[in-house]
Amino acid sequence: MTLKIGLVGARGHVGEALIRIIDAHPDLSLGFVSSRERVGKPLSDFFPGLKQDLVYSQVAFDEVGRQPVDVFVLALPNGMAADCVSSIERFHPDALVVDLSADYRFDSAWYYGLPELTRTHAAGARRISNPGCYASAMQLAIHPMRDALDGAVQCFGVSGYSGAGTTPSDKNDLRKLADNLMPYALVNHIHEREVARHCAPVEFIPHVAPHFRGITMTCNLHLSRGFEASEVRERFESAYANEPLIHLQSDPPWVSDIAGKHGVRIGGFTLDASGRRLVVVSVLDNLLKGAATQAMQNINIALGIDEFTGLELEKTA
Ligand SMILES: NC(=O)C1=CN([C@@H]2O[C@H](COP(=O)(O)OP(=O)(O)OC[C@H]3O[C@@H](n4cnc5c(N)ncnc54)[C@H](OP(=O)(O)O)[C@@H]3O)[C@@H](O)[C@H]2O)C=CC1
Ligand SMILES: CC(=O)N[C@@H](CCC(=O)OP(=O)(O)O)C(=O)O
Repeated sequence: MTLKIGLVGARGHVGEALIRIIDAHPDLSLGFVSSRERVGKPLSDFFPGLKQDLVYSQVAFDEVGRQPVDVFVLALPNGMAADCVSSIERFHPDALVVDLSADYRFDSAWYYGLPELTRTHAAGARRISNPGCYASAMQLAIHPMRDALDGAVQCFGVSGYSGAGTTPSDKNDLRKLADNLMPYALVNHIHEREVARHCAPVEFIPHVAPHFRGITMTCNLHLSRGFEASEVRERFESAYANEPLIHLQSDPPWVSDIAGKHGVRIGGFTLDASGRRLVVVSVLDNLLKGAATQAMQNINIALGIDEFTGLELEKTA
């Protein structure tokens, strides 16, 4: 049986990535795609070759819950999910809801879905908060060393400008970004707080670069004792041995290797002479593993189907 997904925020970068993934999924189809700007236009105007065609509708937030779908996916800018969630609670409380924004990542009534690290707590979750893109890259790079940290991890992040969404700003202005690297939110970025809540304390320093998609996250970990390189590698191998989306490598990974792909690459793994300072680099596509791929993993788990259904074509990075 095909289950229907309703997508609110379907015009955005993340919404577009989700449309492609859902269209390729054997057990799911789109029930509605909501956008103010594209209302009345067919999906095929923007995505030639999709299996399914639909016309974009404009669903008022307080009417979202009346739509006849099994799963609601919210891909709106931060701060807008609550009215949709209230409408779903009112008209369709049993539906599965996945929110891509930061709005419920600090709410313990919602399951925080970073499957490789949290899926053991996923059973029965009907309200799922999808992690932030940088926050995913940081947590996957830090998690295997989490119990051996001595203080905050310094994380230098560089994102493609699709991370800044489609609303015009300096961070997605290609004229300003050309031949440039733009530091911003130098302290207290929301993903710094998100990682502190769900994994470990970090000092996160974000930047935007002129490429479209993909994040490079260079993490500087201070450790509570001296480590050998082989011990570090064993920890990462054992944490991610059966994870089809996580690829470990010796060299620092490059963002160009994962742009447009579902997976994450983690590498570098360099210790200083004391063995108490370790640098690890992770790369992922902010629109895929940082958003849409992760949402699809979370939906599959919640629906009781194989977690990687619909993601088979590019399981490994
Ligand atoms: N970009 C990324 O790399 C990542 C983004 N996220 C999060 O995912 C969410 C979506 O991000 P992204 O796709 O980049 O954002 P975009 O700015 O590209 O898209 C925002 C979407 O929301 C709709 N929208 C905007 N304002 C309103 C409004 N007032 N009422 C109704 N709809 C509105 C837009 O469509 P329309 O204007 O046509 O209605 C559009 O579909 C955000 O919360 C973001 O933080 C999470 C991880 C990664
Ligand atoms: C380059 C850029 O601007 N990136 C965004 C992160 C995108 C993301 O994951 O955002 P949410 O936590 O809001 O879902 C930012 O720094 O706000």
